[in-house]
Amino acid sequence: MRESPRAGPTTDSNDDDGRDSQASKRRRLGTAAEPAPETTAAVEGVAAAGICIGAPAGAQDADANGKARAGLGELEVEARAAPAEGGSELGGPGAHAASEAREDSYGAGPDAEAAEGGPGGADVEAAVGRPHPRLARLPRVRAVLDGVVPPELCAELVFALQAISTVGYRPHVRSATIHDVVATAPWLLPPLLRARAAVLAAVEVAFGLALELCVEFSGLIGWDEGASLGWHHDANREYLASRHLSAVLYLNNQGDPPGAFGGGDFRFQDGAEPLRVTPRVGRMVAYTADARNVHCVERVMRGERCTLTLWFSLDPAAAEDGKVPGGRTAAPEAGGSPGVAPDAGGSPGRSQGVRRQPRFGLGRGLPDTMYQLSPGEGGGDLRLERLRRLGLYALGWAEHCALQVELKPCRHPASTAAATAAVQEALLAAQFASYRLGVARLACIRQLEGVLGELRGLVAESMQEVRAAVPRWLALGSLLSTG
Ligand SMILES: O=C(O)CCC(=O)C(=O)O
Ligand SMILES: [Fe+2]
Repeated sequence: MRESPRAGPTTDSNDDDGRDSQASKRRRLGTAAEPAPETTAAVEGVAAAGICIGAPAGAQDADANGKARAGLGELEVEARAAPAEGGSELGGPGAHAASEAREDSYGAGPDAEAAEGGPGGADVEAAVGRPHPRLARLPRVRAVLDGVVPPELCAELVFALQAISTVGYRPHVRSATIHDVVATAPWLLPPLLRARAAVLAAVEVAFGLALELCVEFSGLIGWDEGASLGWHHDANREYLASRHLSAVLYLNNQGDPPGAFGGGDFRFQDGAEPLRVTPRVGRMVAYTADARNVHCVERVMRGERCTLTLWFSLDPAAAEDGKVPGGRTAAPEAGGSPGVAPDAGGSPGRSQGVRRQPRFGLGRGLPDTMYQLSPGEGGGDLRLERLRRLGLYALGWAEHCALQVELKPCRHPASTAAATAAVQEALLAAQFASYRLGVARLACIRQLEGVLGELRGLVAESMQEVRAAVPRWLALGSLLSTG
């Protein structure tokens, strides 16, 4: 069943592996409003980075790879979606991909959406993809900016993604929406809120929409080897109509350095340059979500491509922050049974609640199914994979436990269940420890950097004093020797 636009960001695909139903269980939680000073800092950061916004169409600025990264302007692109693979309609965290990308599918084929027809009939179809009136006459409909957030913050977000992501809305994609963060690891919210504020500020400046936008969706997305997204625009369904602008912030580099990934270029199908955006740390591509910006993501060939993906709306009612069902401290709704989360609110058909994991002081958690990798992705529990990626010693121990339970089930089913629950508890505890370790490590690095900076400052000051004093000492010396 189609969920309403309020129901969540991951309600889209009819992926044949059935994970759509898991994803659709996600609740719309919310976040605290981000502090204003950070927004200001972000705007300053954008200005300081000297990045190319507002360049006329055709004007370009070459980056280190010699690739154009400016070029903004209006364009008219007909939505030409490739036929959906396996009959699936959309992909992407926002229910927007027209098809699973295939090497041969870029830019070809009939409009799959139009061909499918929608519940709303011809009028709705005609409206889908049309720009919002406020955005119809923008001087530009896309922007690529560098330095939108500093690399350290990107690293923190990569860490958060690796620590808490659930299986994604399409194969080889993992995600952690802001609601997942609130529910499972609220201590990781601050970096996410900082980055969200910076991207919002950058988009508002780039499109001349200061204070007009609200964030409709924000989520960390991990694109593993094999992930891709076919040609689509981001508001290609009636229920996505409140998504007016899109922004993708790249959190790690494509290329050679360790930890980098291969492939995964973002491409616009047509229109103003640049048509290809190579992911770099802190680089953001932003564009109107309508059919003027048909785009795709090329297949990730190796490694893990990490993004912070956001949609913005001109309609304040669409704000993701408005969908907080009470936060992790909320009491269950009247009549709710233990272990059953209160209704996410907003949309019909969601009142039955979703079974949560037991609490270990980790927030209410998310359903186990959201961590179940499909057979095509190797199967198993994504939480184990995460621990591996985080490089924690706990991994060996946890894996060992899991293996024990799997290989030597106790005779009594209840004992097996208890053992499994104990392993899960241990995993969660290890996971919790991993967050804390990672966060503490980053905090230490930051503090050390701060101390180093101060020391440098002190040394520089002392040197200045010494330099200033030298002539006096010399003068004194000559006085003494002559006297
Ligand atoms: O990750 C990207 O570069 C773009 C993703 C995208 O198009 C989407 O999520 O709709
Ligand atoms: Fe997209």
